[in-house]
Amino acid sequence: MLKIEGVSKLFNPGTVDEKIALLNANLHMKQGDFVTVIGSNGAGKSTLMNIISGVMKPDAGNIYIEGTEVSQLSEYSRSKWIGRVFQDPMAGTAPRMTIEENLAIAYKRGKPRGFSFGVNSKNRKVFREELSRLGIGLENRMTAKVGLLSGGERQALSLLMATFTRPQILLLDEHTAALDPARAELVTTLTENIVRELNLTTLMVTHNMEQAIRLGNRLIMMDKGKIILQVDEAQKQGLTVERLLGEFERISGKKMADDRVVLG
Ligand SMILES: Nc1ncnc2c1ncn2[C@@H]1O[C@H](COP(=O)(O)OP(=O)(O)OP(=O)(O)O)[C@@H](O)[C@H]1O
Repeated sequence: MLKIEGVSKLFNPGTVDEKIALLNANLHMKQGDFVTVIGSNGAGKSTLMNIISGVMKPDAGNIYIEGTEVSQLSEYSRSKWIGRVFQDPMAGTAPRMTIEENLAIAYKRGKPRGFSFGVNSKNRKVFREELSRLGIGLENRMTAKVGLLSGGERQALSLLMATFTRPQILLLDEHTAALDPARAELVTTLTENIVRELNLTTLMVTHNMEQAIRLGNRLIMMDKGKIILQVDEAQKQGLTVERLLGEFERISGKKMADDRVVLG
């Protein structure tokens, strides 16, 4: 489904500011795989997401989505396959527009340029049905401005918008990190439900070690641009935060330096 082969990305090559963001990264994901991504500061987690979504092009290596090599395709061209939710609840939605107007924009994503969109009685019905799947009453507030929603409600809406056009791949970039624990838990549960219902191939960056172990069927650990450990479904059973941090130390020869790490 998603194949990353020998992908590298260097910033400011040949200068004193040279940074290896990704070094020969390899990752194969099957349809429906849910991989959590952990790692130290500057390990390359966001770069990996950016390279998959097309925000950045790799310097070397290939990315295949369902057999199509996409590494040189634009972010726009890949958007039919990929939905993404960011850490900042402000990032995925337009605050001055209403919930239904935001959904109308999401609805257009991946459709040909010039495809007409807007809010009409037909798509309003679809929007209401989709919103009610979240189970938090947003279907009764469709004309409310998104800027008035809580952070958790906005992230729930971002999640719905990211998956509205049924992408194959969902990228979650610390999407619960800015929320208080109760709202983070709500968005986590919604995420698990949507991923399962739509059988999405999902990559989730998190600084929460307990969450990284609990969610998904696989886990990868990154350091200095490399994927240093891949934990499969069987190995993930019975894994503990202590063992995970121990593995990091054993492989990288240092303690995990992550100023945002949450142990559980
Ligand atoms: N646009 C950029 N220009 C120069 N260097 C960059 C750029 N983006 C990332 N880097 C560098 O590439 C490396 C990987 O960064 P990246 O943001 O992918 O790490 P990360 O694992 O997401 O880190 P964190 O958990 O701290 O957010 C870091 O050394 C970072 O400073």
